[in-house]
Amino acid sequence: MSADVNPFESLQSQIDEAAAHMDVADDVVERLKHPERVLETNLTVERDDGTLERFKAFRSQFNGDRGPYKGGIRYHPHVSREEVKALSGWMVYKCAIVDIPYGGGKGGIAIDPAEYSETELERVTRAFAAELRPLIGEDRDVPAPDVNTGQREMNWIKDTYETLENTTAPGVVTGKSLSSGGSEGRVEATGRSTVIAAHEALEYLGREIEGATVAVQGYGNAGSIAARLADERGARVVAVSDSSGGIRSDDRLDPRAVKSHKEETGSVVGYPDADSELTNEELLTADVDVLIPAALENAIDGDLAEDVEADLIVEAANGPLTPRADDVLAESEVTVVPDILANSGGVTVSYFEWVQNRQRFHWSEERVNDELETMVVDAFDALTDAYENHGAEDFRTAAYVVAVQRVVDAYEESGTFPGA
Ligand SMILES: NC(=O)C1=CN([C@@H]2O[C@H](COP(=O)(O)OP(=O)(O)OC[C@H]3O[C@@H](n4cnc5c(N)ncnc54)[C@H](O)[C@@H]3O)[C@@H](O)[C@H]2O)C=CC1
Ligand SMILES: O=C(O)CCC(=O)C(=O)O
Repeated sequence: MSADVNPFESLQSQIDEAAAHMDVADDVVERLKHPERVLETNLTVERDDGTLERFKAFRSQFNGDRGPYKGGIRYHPHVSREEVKALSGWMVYKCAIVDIPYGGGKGGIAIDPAEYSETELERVTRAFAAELRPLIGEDRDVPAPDVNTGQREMNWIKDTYETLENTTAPGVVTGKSLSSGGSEGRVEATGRSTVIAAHEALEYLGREIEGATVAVQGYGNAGSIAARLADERGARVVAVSDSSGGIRSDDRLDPRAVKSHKEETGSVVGYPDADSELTNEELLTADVDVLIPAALENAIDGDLAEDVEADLIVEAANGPLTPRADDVLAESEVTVVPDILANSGGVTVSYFEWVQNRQRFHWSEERVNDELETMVVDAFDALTDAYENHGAEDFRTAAYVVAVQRVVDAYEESGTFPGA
């Protein structure tokens, strides 16, 4: 794990790599590498004991050429301006590769939620929602869950916004609980697209998901569900980890039982049916067919990449590989399905949620999952088409060639506003 690689610079170099294979003017590319605006704010919130505490919070609106800014809100002690800028940029290209009508945004609060009570977290969330209120809206900027946030936080944001605006606007935020206007399938969507992407990539490589061995780093929303759905498609999940460490089985871990163990104890570590424990580094270099990083950025840097044994990496997390890791893995012929495609299920089902909210209509889980599968498979086909026909040297560059072109088209077709 490399803490000194700036994820925003990684994003910029990914855009440059793609642009090198495209016919786009340098000044247009430059515009695609910087956020349109970033809110940086201090939330002062009362603790349960009556004292006040200050939290730094951010929302980056990276690019709105294709529609409202869209992207999650993260609660983590390491949230920073640079991280939020990178994450918001990745959202732009993620929405473009799956061709949903959104731009990209991302937000976060520098907080370790494990240190606060539920009532404190509600006050922090509502304080942030009040700061965000002038910037967000169903057609302006639509937040969603990310690391350490979920339905509960989204419900609070929706309620704060609707109360302050004196309206009903369920589509102001996605990832809500079902009774607050959420969609079937949203909780599973990120893990689901990860497994669809793994399936497609293995097939492209002439292999099958059935019987493939899988290691998953990070056992939260994205990782635990990817593990379960991979298992349901016949893969063998043999190693998983979280921030406390990892576990391995010589045969097969039962992803549902591991999840129950984590819910009961707080970690996957100590799961009774594991054969051994392993460190996160050992997990990332395990000899498996498929590696799914599903934790945070920069999990695999250039040095660690030298030791990766997997044949295929499917990025459930955003930005888990540094640019140097990408180069090393390309040299070793490890195939990487990039985050902007692999984890696009989350925002795609967020889009379905938003559509349902706007129509005041509810889709079945079957419909959500079918439409998601179609969109991820179509995006994968667009990626492989660019890979085969644009000289892109890896899947990430191919995905960016498709996505950047779609953003450029929207920008150029909109013409120039007088005075701009
Ligand atoms: N939740 C969503 O809908 C989406 C999430 N993502 C991305 O997926 C990744 C994970 O997000 P979620 O699953 O939502 O978060 P989460 O908060 O539900 O889970 C994160 C997991 O990562 C583990 N973790 C943290 N640091 C770790 C480390 N150094 N080594 C191993 N494990 C570590 C945590 O223990 C936890 O199990 C993030 O990169 C996020 O941006 C991407 C698209 C959508
Ligand atoms: O569901 C969404 O709008 C965005 C989820 C997200 O933050 C992501 O894809 O990284």
